[in-house]
Amino acid sequence: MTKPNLEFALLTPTQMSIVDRHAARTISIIELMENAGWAVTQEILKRYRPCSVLVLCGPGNNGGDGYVVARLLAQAGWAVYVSSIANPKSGSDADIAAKQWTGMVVDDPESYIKKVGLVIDAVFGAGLNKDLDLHIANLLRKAKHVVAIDMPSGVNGETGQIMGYAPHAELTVTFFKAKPGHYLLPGREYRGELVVKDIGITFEILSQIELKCWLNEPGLWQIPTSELTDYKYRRGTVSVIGGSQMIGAARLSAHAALNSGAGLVYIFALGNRDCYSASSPCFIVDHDSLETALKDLRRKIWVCGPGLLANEVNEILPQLIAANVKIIADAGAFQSDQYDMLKGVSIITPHIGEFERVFGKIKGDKISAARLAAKQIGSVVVLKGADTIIASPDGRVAINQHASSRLATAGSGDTLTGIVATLLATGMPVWESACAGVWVHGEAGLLCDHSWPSAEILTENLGKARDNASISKNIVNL
Ligand SMILES: NC(=O)C1=CN([C@@H]2O[C@H](COP(=O)(O)OP(=O)(O)OC[C@H]3O[C@@H](n4cnc5c(N)ncnc54)[C@H](OP(=O)(O)O)[C@@H]3O)[C@@H](O)[C@H]2O)[C@@H](O)CC1
Ligand SMILES: [K+]
Repeated sequence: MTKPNLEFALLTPTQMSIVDRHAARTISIIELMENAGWAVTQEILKRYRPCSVLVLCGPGNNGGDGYVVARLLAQAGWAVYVSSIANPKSGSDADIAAKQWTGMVVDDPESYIKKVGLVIDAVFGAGLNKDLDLHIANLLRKAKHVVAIDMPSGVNGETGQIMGYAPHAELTVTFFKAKPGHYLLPGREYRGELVVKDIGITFEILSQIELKCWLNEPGLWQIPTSELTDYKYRRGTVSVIGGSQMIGAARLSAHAALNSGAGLVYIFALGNRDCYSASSPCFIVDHDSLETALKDLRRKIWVCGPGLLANEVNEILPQLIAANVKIIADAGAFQSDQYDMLKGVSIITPHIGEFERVFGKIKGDKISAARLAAKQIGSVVVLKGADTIIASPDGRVAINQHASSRLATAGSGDTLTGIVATLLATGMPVWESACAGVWVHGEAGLLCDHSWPSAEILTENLGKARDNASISKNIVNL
């Protein structure tokens, strides 16, 4: 495994508590809490005009941060009310912070929550461990403008699931590193603008943690750029199996491969060869047998599934697997609940429905399900959706936010297989190819000048999208 990328690493709440413990050797929790409160206050001051504020403080350190914010906003001249949803344990760091708050503590937050201009949600953060009580949920429900500390209370930081209820925050300020729950749906929809603040924890501490989860952005992987000495074989060769009846899907996949930079694109047609030949002068449509095609050592990357019937997959996929080529399996390859038949492929790209058809209903969270599936078949799993997850059999996971509803159109998945195949054909490692392909796919959608591109239009943007993936370094919060 290559050196883990620190920039885009996401930490689960459990990993964050390990970070806290290590950090506590050089900086006290009370100091971190002060820094956290200060960071939140700065972000509020940047965005809001002075107004009345109700700070809802829970019993843990999230509540502790809330007491600090209350004190600093009051010092800035704001009218601040605090409600202690539950008192901190006596002598705890949160208790120390609470004692430094000398302003108004209200016993009836219900009568303030609708009147104030802003509500600070400091009820629960990383320590949320059960569903929110009804009375807390009903209180938070009444808040109009909410700034959440670390996480909107009720959003599970690891899974993005809502535990009973969570408020829709306008702004969430988190510390050191973002958490998976900030990017996974539905949590992402609750956190509003996300700001990650440095509170004095050094990056070296990350060496104490086995990083497993990242935000999918350029820099997590690197796509080869064009070279003066490029030639078609170096750009990469992609072969697509073309179905005998549904010929559009394989063509879209092949077009996507070409337009994202493949040097050569073959279609091995199971029928309708002339239609495939006529669809682009750039495609090479096989005339020989599959056995002959597989003997060509340059043809190591195959797309199998778009537009294929179950019997076609059953016939072809085992031959590809036996030939030891790299396979991207999609669509038609997900018609059975026998995941064993996928063992030996490099990457699968199912949407949730296809995933559940093969691996069964997702019981827990999507990350765990995708990780388990990747392990079961020994392949990278791209679980497609508005928060696509790319899971490797070795446990690495990337969460993609670089996408939009522009990708929600028939044939869009076929284009993804073509992009990923091209990147794999450049020699990029498997998980990185899948991650980069997902990002480039999202970028192709975002490059459209309207919201409703067809899959064909998406393929036209792929060259530019790939260029942007090579130059883009910054995280984009969509
Ligand atoms: N990361 C950093 O570097 C720093 C992090 N900081 C901050 O610390 C926060 C994490 O603090 P934390 O561990 O004390 O957890 P927190 O979320 O405050 O709550 C735990 C308490 O809530 C309770 N409880 C939980 N769920 C409940 C429910 N549904 N309903 C009722 N009760 C529930 C739970 O009860 P228990 O299970 O113990 O009975 C426990 O008492 C983090 O989010 C960040 O804001 C900074 O201060 C410093 C630097
Ligand atoms: K919170």
